[in-house]
Amino acid sequence: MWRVARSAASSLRQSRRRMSTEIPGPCIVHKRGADILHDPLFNKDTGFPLTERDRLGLRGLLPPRVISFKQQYERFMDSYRSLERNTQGQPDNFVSLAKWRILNRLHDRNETLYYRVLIDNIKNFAPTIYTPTVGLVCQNYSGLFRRPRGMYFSAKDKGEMMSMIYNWPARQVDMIVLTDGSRILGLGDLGVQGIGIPIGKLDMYVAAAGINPQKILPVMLDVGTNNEKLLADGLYLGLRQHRLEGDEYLAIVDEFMEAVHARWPKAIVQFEDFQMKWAFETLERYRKRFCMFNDDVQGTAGVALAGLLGSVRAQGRPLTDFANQKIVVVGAGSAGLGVLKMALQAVSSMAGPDADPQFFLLDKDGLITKERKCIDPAATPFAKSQGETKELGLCEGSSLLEVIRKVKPHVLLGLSGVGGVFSEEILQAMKSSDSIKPAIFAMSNPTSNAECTAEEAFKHAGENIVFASGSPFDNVDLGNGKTGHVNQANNMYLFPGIGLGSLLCGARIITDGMLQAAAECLASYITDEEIQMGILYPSIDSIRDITAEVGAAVVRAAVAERVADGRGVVGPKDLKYMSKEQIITYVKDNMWFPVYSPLVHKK
Ligand SMILES: NC(=O)C1=CN([C@@H]2O[C@H](COP(=O)(O)OP(=O)(O)OC[C@H]3O[C@@H](n4cnc5c(N)ncnc54)[C@H](O)[C@@H]3O)[C@@H](O)[C@H]2O)C=CC1
Ligand SMILES: CC(=O)C(=O)O
Ligand SMILES: [Mg+2]
Repeated sequence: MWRVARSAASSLRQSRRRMSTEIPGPCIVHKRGADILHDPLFNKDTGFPLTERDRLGLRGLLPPRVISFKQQYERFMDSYRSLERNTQGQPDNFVSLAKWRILNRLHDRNETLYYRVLIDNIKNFAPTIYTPTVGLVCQNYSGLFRRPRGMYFSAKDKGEMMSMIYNWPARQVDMIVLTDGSRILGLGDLGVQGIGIPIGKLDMYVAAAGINPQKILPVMLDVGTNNEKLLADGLYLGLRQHRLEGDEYLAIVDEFMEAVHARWPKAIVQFEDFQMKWAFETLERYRKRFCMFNDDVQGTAGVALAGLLGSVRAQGRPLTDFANQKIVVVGAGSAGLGVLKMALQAVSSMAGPDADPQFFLLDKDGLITKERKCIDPAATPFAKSQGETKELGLCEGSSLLEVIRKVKPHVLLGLSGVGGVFSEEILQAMKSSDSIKPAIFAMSNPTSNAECTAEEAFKHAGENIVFASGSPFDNVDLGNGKTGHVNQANNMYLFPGIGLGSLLCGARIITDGMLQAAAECLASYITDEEIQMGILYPSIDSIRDITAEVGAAVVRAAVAERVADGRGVVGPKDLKYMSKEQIITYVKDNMWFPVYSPLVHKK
């Protein structure tokens, strides 16, 4: 035991020693001259020092003056601010796309500078590179397309993927976000245009989790689209055929997963924005074989659970009271069912086998009961029995308004993908909730698909609520110096830590225990004073710190469940004997940070 503890501590000391010199470690490049200037991973624009220009054959390819990183940074921020000024008064979508374009141009040219401005201004830039603007970008992808990013595997590539995967130029890939474009945010089937989502999610991985951008890979699995408007669009860039179904579809996903695993056996694959039937099926199919998770089912569940636990605290109740909360979930899709499944696990662990969770699930046809014909198997555990509904004066298909009036829930949580479903009448009905502080979660994205706006929630449900939305809204001025705090209940608080923790402990699979540890870590982040102010989640400004802690919690859970193989010099036994603080340090020391590293050319 002693030997192992010492070796872990010594590898930590070594990484700290590296950090303390403040000279960034070298970065090996396999190219020279103009090829470097055209590679955003290595390009420093006018920032290449003269000695490096000599070493890499860059002399004469740049204007002679060397501009520092700080000057480049300030110049970009000045341009951004002047764009903000110049677009004042223009339509929202125009401004959003203009902001996305200026950031995207930097992303395409100089990733080091791009990620530095992103990290430093994450609260300001997240709404552009992530929800809501990423949705608009996906909708307009064909028109915005200038150059590819990531990889595209299509139904036409069947039988070729094992070799195609070697077309990706990076030697190592750690983190993959994969979509088939079938349910992009609440915008439906966007086919190949959905690639914007893996790109945005991986931007968050770099910014929040410090995954090296050289080791990320956004992937689009293009199996066709059922979006007739796109199929009829001459400029649509994806396969112009309807989606593959059944075994044909699964054969494509299987082949992709095998190909990834063959080239990068330790890469983690995050499934993102798959329509419900495939979200659940692929999760069950792969979760015991590969290190993968479904963010919409599992990441969302953890973030929602952390918020739900916070809303119990906001009522001044002990956490164990979660078992008695009446929760109405609107939307029985991959996200809504994922939330209820995790909430059920939490209630069972608090109240034991006699737990009697009071969850009510609705979809587009109203309250789901056991009388429902063709009920999805994943929804069955949450369908109400005839006895339960009768007692409350409800029935199969009861409307949301009826359910709220009869149940008087503590929490109303929307994952329906439909904007405005929490109407004025429904929000007003929440005023007679049995909770002294009702919670309203309008979690659907992007902003136009939120079940209600923040302002509507505070206006119609009263000032005494706690409120969270999936996309950002400004805090609401309630008058008399009072503010209605708006939380962002978005899986961005967890997926970077789940991926990072799994990577750094060399997890073979991602277990429920690891996901629960991530959720508990997030839930414990908020102080009682913050909870009293209606704050359920920390500020996105601290997302890197949160992610380090979530990552460490995931590592510890993986070690406890013996699914961690270790990584590099840090073996599973090293991880086992590290203290909680040592694991947090280990995680932080392994987070990439954007600085200009000296480039060293190797053939
Ligand atoms: N805040 C966050 O972190 C996350 C938010 N989401 C959002 O959740 C939404 C849903 O995602 P999924 O569950 O994957 O979609 P899904 O398509 O699998 O499920 C949507 C569900 O909503 C129901 N629904 C549709 N119209 C309704 C209505 N008028 N009233 C009640 N229910 C209605 C449908 O019947 C279906 O059960 C999307 O907008 C997505 O952006 C998803 C994941 C994470
Ligand atoms: C946030 C997210 O993953 C979604 O809306 O699908
Ligand atoms: Mg998603």
